[in-house]
Amino acid sequence: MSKNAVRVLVTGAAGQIGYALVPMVARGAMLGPDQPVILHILDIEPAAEALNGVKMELIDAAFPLLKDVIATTDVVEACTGVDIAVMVGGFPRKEGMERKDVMSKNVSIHKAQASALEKHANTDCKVLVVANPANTNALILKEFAPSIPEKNITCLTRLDHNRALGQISERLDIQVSDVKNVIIWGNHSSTQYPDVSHATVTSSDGQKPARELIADDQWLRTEFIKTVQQRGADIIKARKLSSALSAASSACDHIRDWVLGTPKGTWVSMGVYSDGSYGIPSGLIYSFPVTCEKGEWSIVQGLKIDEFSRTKMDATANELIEEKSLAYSCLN
Ligand SMILES: NC(=O)c1ccc[n+]([C@@H]2O[C@H](COP(=O)([O-])OP(=O)(O)OC[C@H]3O[C@@H](n4cnc5c(N)ncnc54)[C@H](O)[C@@H]3O)[C@@H](O)[C@H]2O)c1
Ligand SMILES: O=C(O)C[C@H](O)C(=O)O
Repeated sequence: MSKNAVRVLVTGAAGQIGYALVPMVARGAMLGPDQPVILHILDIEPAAEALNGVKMELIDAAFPLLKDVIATTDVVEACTGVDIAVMVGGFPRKEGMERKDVMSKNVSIHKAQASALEKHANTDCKVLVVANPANTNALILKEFAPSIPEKNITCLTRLDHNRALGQISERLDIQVSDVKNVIIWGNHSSTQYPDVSHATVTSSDGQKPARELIADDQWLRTEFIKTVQQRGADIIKARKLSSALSAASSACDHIRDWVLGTPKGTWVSMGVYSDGSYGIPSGLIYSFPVTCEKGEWSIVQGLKIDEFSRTKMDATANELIEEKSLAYSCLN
């Protein structure tokens, strides 16, 4: 017997990421090849015609798993009955801007959409915030939707995690699928800390620490970190648009692992509400290493943190504290 369809909301669906993301969801890249889906796609009135064009293309692609498409500019209709909400709607930064420069427009959107989700989404709806500044938008969404369990509100740092895997595989000239357990700590911003201290590489002689194989701590502590931190800006410079296919693909990875579980022995990075683990203040949405099972994430505990890592983890936490107060000042 076929499964019941899962309702997936994508906000900002007429935009760059939305256009890349919705066919991935409809093909099963997010929830699996045997999971039917109903897409709820939301955008604002000026983009209504383009949104309808996206709906037309979804119909034309005849995806077997896609059971219906609800395309709307009404946030209540968009949120009604959804099981998964991917919040992409907002404004991207342009060349030369930091992600927090789009704060005032984007936090207001998340405040407004929080109540619609709280009132109309399914009670166990899982929320992934993609729009920037992603951690702080997710925090605002959480604070203005107090009845949504805090465990259900997350933000995307999987793109940074995947970027870190990609950089290591390029450096060692190996398959990216042979690298695992990098960590992105903190903010999806230029203060994030991509950490390879616990990453491993699978080879014909078993698993080895990535750090040992790279054998260049200087590179790992400087160029590697900077490349991952600045990758979003470098893509904007090259494309004159922010990353879209990699962001969409990483959003699918994030939800897939959250819902279906992380492979044994593997963790991923997710922006989640801090419970004070690793001395990170609670009250922030901070990226941690997590494993997922039965639809729940848990922060990986007990990793050894050296002094270099500690300083970097605290610096990105401090930026999130500043962003939080900036966000509230924008909402007043
Ligand atoms: N977290 C990440 O890893 C990551 C990666 C890439 C991009 N981003 C962010 O994702 C966001 C979207 O990027 P994009 O390239 O798709 O931008 P885009 O401008 O192409 O698309 C954004 C869409 O959101 C719509 N929108 C604006 N306000 C809305 C609202 N109130 N409700 C619903 N829709 C609304 C716009 O009309 C537009 O169609 C940006 O904030 C970008 O910075 C985050
Ligand atoms: O960097 C940006 O502004 C877009 C996105 O957050 C990214 O990391 O590619």
